[in-house]
Amino acid sequence: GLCGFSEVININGVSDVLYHLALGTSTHDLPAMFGDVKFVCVGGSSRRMKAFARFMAAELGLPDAEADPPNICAGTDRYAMYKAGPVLSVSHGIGVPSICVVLHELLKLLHHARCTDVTVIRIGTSGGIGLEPGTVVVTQQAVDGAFQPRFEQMILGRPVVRGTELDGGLVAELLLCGRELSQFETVAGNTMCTMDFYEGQARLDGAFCCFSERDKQEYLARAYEAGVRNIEMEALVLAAMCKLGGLQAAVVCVTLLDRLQGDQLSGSHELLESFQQRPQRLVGLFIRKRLQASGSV
Ligand SMILES: O=P(O)(O)O[C@H]1O[C@H](CO)[C@@H](O)[C@H]1O
Ligand SMILES: O=c1cc[nH]c(=O)[nH]1
Repeated sequence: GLCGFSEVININGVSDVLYHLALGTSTHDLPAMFGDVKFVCVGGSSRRMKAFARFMAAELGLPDAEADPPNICAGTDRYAMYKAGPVLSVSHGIGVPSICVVLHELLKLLHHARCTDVTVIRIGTSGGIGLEPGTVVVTQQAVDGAFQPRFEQMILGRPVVRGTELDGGLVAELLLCGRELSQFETVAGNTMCTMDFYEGQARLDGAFCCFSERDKQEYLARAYEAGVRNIEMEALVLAAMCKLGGLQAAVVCVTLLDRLQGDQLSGSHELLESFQQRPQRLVGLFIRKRLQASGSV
């Protein structure tokens, strides 16, 4: 099995229901369906993850690359899952609770399917700090709203703190892929993960706001000082849970706007869509190179 899994994921009894994926050990042959998975890519939107599966199928020269990939989780509309050879592409919705639930079930799925050497990568969107919109940020450290690399969760009525260290070697590898593509700016930086898109990210344009433009700018300047280059809503959990499960993990997000300049996402639909494809292209190259290096393609 995967390193550390049996200690962390304690599964009692013979059958396990992966409720939010509409999959289970007694209803599906998980080793047959998923045994070859080496990369799990996640992102908020189901359409993006379907597009990524199609893109990966073409990138890897798979025979059915032109066809619409079927949604493996069609039995539920909580999350969507697509597969392109050794690449699983899964949506996680918005925010910490949503990604937390799907990661529990994905890590159990990988365990049941007896997968080994799996790398988990989030391909997401974010708000940048002091970066040209469209810049791709590879996360060095996932930090909370106080710029600390810690994920705190209430368990049994007590706050449990978990570390969020990411693999430095993987960051370097991904940066190299960005450089090799050289289609857009790719930088390394800390990623701040918040529990909200509006007040939690120092936006003035939510339904409520209890601070001034000046307070906002001061906070974002402090974030920049602490090495934060982008803000999103899932990096902390992804880092913490993959670390606990002994899986390599990375976060690659495009910045849709510069938060020093504003709060509203007023770019055209086409522009924002094209920005979303940047992490996909970078991670696509990374996966192809990894598979080539291991002689799989
Ligand atoms: O585009 P995704 O991957 O959802 O990522 C970002 O976008 C959402 C907010 O708009 C949050 O989930 C945030 O993390
Ligand atoms: O500003 C942004 C943009 C995308 N996603 C976020 O979480 N924040």
